[in-house]
Amino acid sequence: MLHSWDAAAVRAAEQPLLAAGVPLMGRAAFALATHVARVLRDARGRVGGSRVALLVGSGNNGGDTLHAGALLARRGVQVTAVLTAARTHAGGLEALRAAHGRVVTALDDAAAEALAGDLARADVVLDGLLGIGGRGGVRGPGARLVAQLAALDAGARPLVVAVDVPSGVGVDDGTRTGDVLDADLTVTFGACKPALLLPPAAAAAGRVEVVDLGLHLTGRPAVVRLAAADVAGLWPVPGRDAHKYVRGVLGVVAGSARYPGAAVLQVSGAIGAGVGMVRYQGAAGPQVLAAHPEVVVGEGRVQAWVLGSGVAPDDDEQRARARDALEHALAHGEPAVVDAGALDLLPDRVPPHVVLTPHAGELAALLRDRGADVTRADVEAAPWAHARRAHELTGATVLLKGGTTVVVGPHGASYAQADGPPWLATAGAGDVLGGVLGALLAGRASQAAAEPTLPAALAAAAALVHGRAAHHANPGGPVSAGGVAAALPGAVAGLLRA
Ligand SMILES: NC(=O)C1=CN([C@@H]2O[C@H](COP(=O)(O)OP(=O)(O)OC[C@H]3O[C@@H](n4cnc5c(N)ncnc54)[C@H](OP(=O)(O)O)[C@@H]3O)[C@@H](O)[C@H]2O)[C@@H](O)CC1
Ligand SMILES: [K+]
Repeated sequence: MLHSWDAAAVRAAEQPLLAAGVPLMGRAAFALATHVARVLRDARGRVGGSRVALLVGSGNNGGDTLHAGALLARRGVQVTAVLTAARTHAGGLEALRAAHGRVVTALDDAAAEALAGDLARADVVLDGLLGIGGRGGVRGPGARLVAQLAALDAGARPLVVAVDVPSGVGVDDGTRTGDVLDADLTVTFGACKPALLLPPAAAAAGRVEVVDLGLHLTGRPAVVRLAAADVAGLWPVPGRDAHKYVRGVLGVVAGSARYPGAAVLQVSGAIGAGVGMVRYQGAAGPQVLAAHPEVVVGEGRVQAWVLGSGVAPDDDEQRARARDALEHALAHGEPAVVDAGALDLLPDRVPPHVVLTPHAGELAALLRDRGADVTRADVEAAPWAHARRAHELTGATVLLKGGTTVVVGPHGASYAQADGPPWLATAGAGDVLGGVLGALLAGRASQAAAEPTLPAALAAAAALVHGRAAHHANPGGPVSAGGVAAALPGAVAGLLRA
């Protein structure tokens, strides 16, 4: 499990150590230089004689960068620091000069322009313009340098190591403004930051290395990412004397005569994730049974529900079934996944064991229905903020689907999962995910209804397993939603052994 902490929490945790004279910047710079040396050795086969350029901003982020540059210069690296502000961390600058690093300034656009060639020829560029003190996108000459580097072809671009965070991202909310230099590696200090987990900023971070500075962080982290090893503790694994009803029966109200595939895929997801039994309601019964003869078609007792996938707005019959099922779930405290065609059936407030699974467009529509002036693009620019808004307005746990899936529940529970390959953006994958989550909620129904933050953890686990199954389905290549469902049992088995 990877915890991230916002800038204020990190600063508060740094205070007592700084007051005690702990050399935090020295530790950060040493770790940074060590990582950069490793990058150079991996990429160029050597450290000494290679070229490193430092983009240096006005704050301590620039200070870290200069100190690391000094350590690298002492190992024979040709280091050039590009100062982008009138003010520069004095100790860092002195250390670099003492180590015979080269220092140039780019205080206006023309000077920045003149340095573009130098930067492009570096083996590694360290992005030390802004850290946790940054406000908005990079401004001034630094912005020009970032734009020049960002415009280079991937093959001609030096490797980029972001210092603490890629400069210009919204450290606490994962937004990005203006040009951000996409990093191959981010070396972050003291704790992971939300921007390194949340879309869209996290895409700029590359691989993330967290350097332990000995900070004592308390309270709830801002955003969490589950790791493979966390799944076993959340998964409903049957005991030796379990039978199908104890293991959880999932009611599925999905699909239609026109869209039978959504029902088939959702049921595949639930069965692949190990649900005890599925009861299906809807016009796609024959197709569901043809694919999964073990399904029972019709009404009956269930422990949890999945509602709305592949249900068209004009399908009155199936919408009525979904509405009845939702009312039943709410009246009896049964967890429910509410997807696509059932999202507009929600009452004003629901408990957190109701889990909404919209994509960005559906989340925007849900917020608009509740009076917010929000477009799909707004949601994509700030997914976490909008998922939180939807949770605040409805009370539901919200799983916002995307390349990185964001989950928000009560009491500040937030997760960001980026487990699947980009190939997973394929028709029907969301239906499979709904089935996986339904299986988890059915298997842990009473706990999910009693522990307000458990549904969010289960939703994050469902996203992780779904993503893993996509890797299993066809490592490195295209996948179909059905292929992902078929790979689920193997993915779950692997994770339960982890
Ligand atoms: N605390 C510690 O002990 C440790 C801290 N550590 C390191 O310190 C970093 C935080 O340092 P920091 O607080 O100095 O802030 P930082 O991000 O370097 O720069 C802020 C400066 O940039 C400016 N500025 C702001 N926005 C801007 C924009 N959009 N475009 C352009 N300029 C902008 C703003 O100036 P202003 O505009 O306000 O005049 C301000 O002066 C942290 O990320 C980590 O790397 C580690 O060494 C571990 C120990
Ligand atoms: K940075």
